Order: sequence, then structure tokens, then C-alpha cells
Amino acid sequence: MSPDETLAESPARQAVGAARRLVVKVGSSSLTTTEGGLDHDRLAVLVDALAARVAAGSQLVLVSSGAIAAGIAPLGLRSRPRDLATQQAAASVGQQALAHAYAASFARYRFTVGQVLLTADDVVRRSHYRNARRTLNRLLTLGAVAVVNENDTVATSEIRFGDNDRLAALVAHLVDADALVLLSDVDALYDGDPRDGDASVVREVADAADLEGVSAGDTGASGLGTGGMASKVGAASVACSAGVPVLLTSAAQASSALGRADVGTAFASTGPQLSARRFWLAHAAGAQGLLRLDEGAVTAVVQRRRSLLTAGITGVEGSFEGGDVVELADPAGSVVARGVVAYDAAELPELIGRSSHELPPEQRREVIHADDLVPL
Ligand SMILES: Nc1ncnc2c1ncn2[C@@H]1O[C@H](COP(=O)(O)OP(=O)(O)O)[C@@H](O)[C@H]1O
Ligand SMILES: N[C@@H](CCC(=O)OP(=O)(O)O)C(=O)O
Repeated sequence: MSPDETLAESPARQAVGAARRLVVKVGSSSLTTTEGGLDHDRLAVLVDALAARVAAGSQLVLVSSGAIAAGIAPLGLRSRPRDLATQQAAASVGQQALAHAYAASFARYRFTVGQVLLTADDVVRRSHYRNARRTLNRLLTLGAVAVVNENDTVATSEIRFGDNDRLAALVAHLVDADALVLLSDVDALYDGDPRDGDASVVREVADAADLEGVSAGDTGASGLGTGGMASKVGAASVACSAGVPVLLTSAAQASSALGRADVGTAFASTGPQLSARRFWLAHAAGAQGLLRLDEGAVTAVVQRRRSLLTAGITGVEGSFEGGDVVELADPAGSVVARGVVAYDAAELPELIGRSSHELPPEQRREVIHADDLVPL
């Protein structure tokens, strides 16, 4: 922190300053050159800032993008590839360069780095989710810095996250982080894209009302990353709903941000409104099918928080089994909730639309129990 910087005041900023367990996400554009290769100098400056926090006693999970971008120049490519196979080839070259660079850079401070490459399945399937949580917890309690990225080389286009901002928000929940810091190439959230001219900085986001009138673009400036500002704002709201406050600033200001200076945009925690299981259902789980509901069922499930019964279901789509996650749609087709279904898809067509007393006793259970339902 430089002498002319002021100390963070808001609760969200104080939480970032005091966080014992911290998730930091850094984007491709902050780690790579425009030609597509690792920028070792910028990476070292980032690690200096992170290592200072670890030396002060924080546990650190670093969600680092940059694998695809770092593989561009070594493979003789001209720009970020668009097809999945070349992206995966670039990621396989770039990820190992990234891992090596982080290990070498943290070694300057005698910190050990563990690499954790996650697929969407690891965060979306509950059994994998628990396993990923256990691995990360163990790494942190053993004193290592965990460096996380999506496992780009094996993920297919259908199951890719493709967006490390959201992955970072889910990881923050996964490890029960005290704060999430999103580092980009822009120093804060503005009410419009600062590349387009006049835009005012948004310092604090206490709730959704503070985002009214803010337009966040969905493409980055460099062409190296993926998410743009929209994905950062979305990720911040997911983390905040899990009770994790977020600070958004530039990688260039990492040292100030982690040193408690009043920089960037702070998003206050709005949660935890959901239990860990419901958070997972709402934000992480992938859906295997869809149930269409009539108006009465929508009111029962969304407003009155009741279990879903066969009588209010008008249609069944997808091939799911009991225990899978399904989406619930209102008569207009909008998804209004998600839940863990108690029946196989094949069992439902002859039961739907019928009230419980018309059904044989063994089929009088709820289709989705209220405890397994989360309105969106
Ligand atoms: N409302 C906004 N506030 C700040 N930046 C914005 C906004 N809308 C669009 N942007 C652009 O989003 C870019 C950051 O996104 P991106 O390049 O994807 O970051 P990263 O590679 O760090 O994930 C900024 O450089 C900025 O030009
Ligand atoms: N997993 C990809 C990064 C995807 C991504 O979200 O990139 P970015 O927008 O730079 O954070 C990679 O390492 O290249």
C-alpha cells in the first residue's frame, strides 16, 4: 500500500483485508503477452502480492486462467484459437508452462504449490464436489498454495465451464472462503465499458439495486480471455449469495487490494441465504431434465415453498433417474426452480396430472420434496 492510499472502510473491504481463507482469480489478459505467451514479469509481481498475504497467515486458492493464451506463441499460432481441439492443444502446452511458472515464482518465498484442474463435473456432481472440497481443504491445511484452473484439455464443449469467473465463485463456496478477489485488466467496475469513453466508477455494491443502470460488457479488451465484465459481475453475485464478499480490481493493483487499500469495487455478501446443499443445487448442479408445471404448482413451489406433487406437472422432458437434478418450468417455459427428483423419467408420464389420492399407495410420494427444491 502506498502512502497516498486510504485504508478500506466498508465491511466487504474489511472482510477481504481480514480474510484467513482467500480465493483470488486472475484472468488471461493479466498474465500473458499480446503475442500469446506467459508474461513472467507480471506473473512475478502478482506472486509477490499473493505471497505477502500467505506469509501474513492467509490460506490461498489461486484460480488462474491463461492456459490457452500461454500456449499460443509456443505452438506458433497467430491468435487465440476458436476451435475446441486447438484450444485444448494450446491449453495442454500453456497449463504446464503456467504451473511451472507459479511453482518457480512461489518457490522464491519457499511456498509450495499444488495444481488442481477441475472439470465442470467435479463441481456439478455432488459426489465429485465433496471430493474436490476434501482435496482443496487438505492442500490448504498442509500449507500449500492451491492453483486451480479448468481442466481444459479433456472437457468437451458441452460440459465446459469456459468461464473461470464462475468457477472461482463456486470454488470460493467449495472451500468456505472468507473472501474472493477477482483480478482483471480494469481497476474497477464502471457504469459502462470504460473503453467506450466516459464511465463512472462503482465503488460499492451492497445489493442488486446498486447495479441498476450498470452495463457490463461480455467481451474482454484483449481477445485473450473469455468472460468480459458481465461474467465477473455474475460471479460476484453468486459468491455474495454464498456469504463470500468480493473485491474486483486489476491485477496491477493486487498488492494494494490485498494490502487493504481502498481500491476496486467491493461487493457485499448478501448470504448465506441458502444451505450448502441448496447453493449447490442453485448454482453448480447440471440438470438432467425438465418438468413443466401448471400455475398452481408454480405458486405452491416458488411462493409457498411446498413439495412438488404429481398433480401440478403437465410435461416431462429428458432422461433422468431418481436422485438427478431437474429444472422446473412455468407455463410460459421460464425455469423457476431446480430440484432433486424422486422418480425416474420413465415412471412419470402415467402419474402426472393425477392427484395423490388417485395413485396407488407406493406412488404417493412427492415428486420433489420441499427440502430438495430451490426457487431461482
Ligand atoms: N461496466 C464495465 N466496467 C468495467 N469494465 C468493463 C465494463 N464493461 C466491459 N468492460 C470491459 O471488460 C474488460 C475485462 O474483461 P476480460 O478482458 O474478460 O477480463 P479477464 O481477462 O481479466 O477475465 C475490461 O477491460 C473492460 O474493457
Ligand atoms: N481455462 C481457460 C480460461 C478461461 C477464462 O475464463 O479466461 P479469462 O476470461 O481470462 O478468465 C484458460 O486457462 O485458458
